[in-house]
Amino acid sequence: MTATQRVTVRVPAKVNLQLAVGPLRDDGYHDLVNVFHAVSLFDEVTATEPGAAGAFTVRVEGEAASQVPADATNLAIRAAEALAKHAGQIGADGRPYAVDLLIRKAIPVAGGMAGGSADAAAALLACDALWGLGLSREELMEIGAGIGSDVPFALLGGTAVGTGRGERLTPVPATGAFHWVFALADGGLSTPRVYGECDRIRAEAGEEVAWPSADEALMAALRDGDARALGAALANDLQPAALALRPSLARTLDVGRDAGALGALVSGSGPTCAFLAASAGHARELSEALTSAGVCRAAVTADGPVPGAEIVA
Ligand SMILES: C[C@@](CO)(OP(=O)(O)O)[C@H](O)COP(=O)(O)OP(=O)(O)OC[C@H]1O[C@@H](n2ccc(N)nc2=O)[C@H](O)[C@@H]1O
Ligand SMILES: Nc1ncnc2c1ncn2[C@@H]1O[C@H](COP(=O)(O)OP(=O)(O)O)[C@@H](O)[C@H]1O
Repeated sequence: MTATQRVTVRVPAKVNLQLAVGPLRDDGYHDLVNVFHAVSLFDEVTATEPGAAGAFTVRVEGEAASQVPADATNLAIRAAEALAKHAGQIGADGRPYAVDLLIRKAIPVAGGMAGGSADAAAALLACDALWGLGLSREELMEIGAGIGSDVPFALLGGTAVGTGRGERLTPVPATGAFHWVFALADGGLSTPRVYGECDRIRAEAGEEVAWPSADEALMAALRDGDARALGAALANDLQPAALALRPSLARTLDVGRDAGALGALVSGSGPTCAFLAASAGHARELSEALTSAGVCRAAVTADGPVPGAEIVA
């Protein structure tokens, strides 16, 4: 297999159409039914041969670049290092695997849209090509699951149900395109903190935590391409926790609902809020309503489902 010198991968953000959170496991994770849906809001990751042998470096560009670590804790670097380890650290040319990564960030940081996981997935695909490894997407997904629960989905894309921590994926048949608006918030929410708050709220309520299961009405809505039914079925068990930590999101959701959204929910661990629209034009109207009400930093429109990480150059 021939290696290339520069590879660019485009990778989508996700929204969770259903996030059913089961009991807390002994390993600190929760068993989930996580219905992922990839949307047309993309980061780009370019992998290049670095100057220094054996080095793993990263640079981040974009409005939110200062919120992303540019060191070994960056999820894209962690993914590249995990791939190098999997491949035995030394390439066919006798030199240790190394890479310089450039992330062009458009997915909100700590926004509940899995931007860090997306960059990790993109880094796996880009380094696989740069180093000429030729691993299958399934092998990359398995390595990705060791970096974060949401990484495998960023490689798969489309619409899929995640079980376990969210890393065991089954594609869901979906018809047509859905039109979304995302209300971006100032600042992020920490995923572990939101899960912790969810546990706290449940313990306080003395709630018996049910084993999570996929919502049949949601699956039928996806199969039929029925946006109205999908809007009614959207559900996120982390939403009460995200609202407790960021009470202002309740008003953001209300403004979108009042403006006629078919469905409104916090995306994953938040604080991004997602609104389902009836058409692309309706999405633009919703976006304007959210912006003019001053309930978000910015509102962006996107469509789903879209494919997972793809090499574009
Ligand atoms: C909530 C979700 C919904 O898709 O994503 P975001 O909305 O944050 O993007 C995911 O479950 C986040 O997945 P990801 O961000 O990959 O999490 P990981 O790095 O695997 O785990 C970070 C921390 O989140 C908590 N965690 C994560 C997954 C899970 N099934 N149960 C958990 O309790 C644990 O505290 C864990 O230490
Ligand atoms: N490449 C990356 N992009 C974004 N965040 C990253 C990245 N690498 C590490 N992080 C860290 O991961 C945290 C969660 O990021 P992100 O994946 O954007 O959020 P979420 O889990 O809410 O979807 C950030 O606060 C940041 O410190």
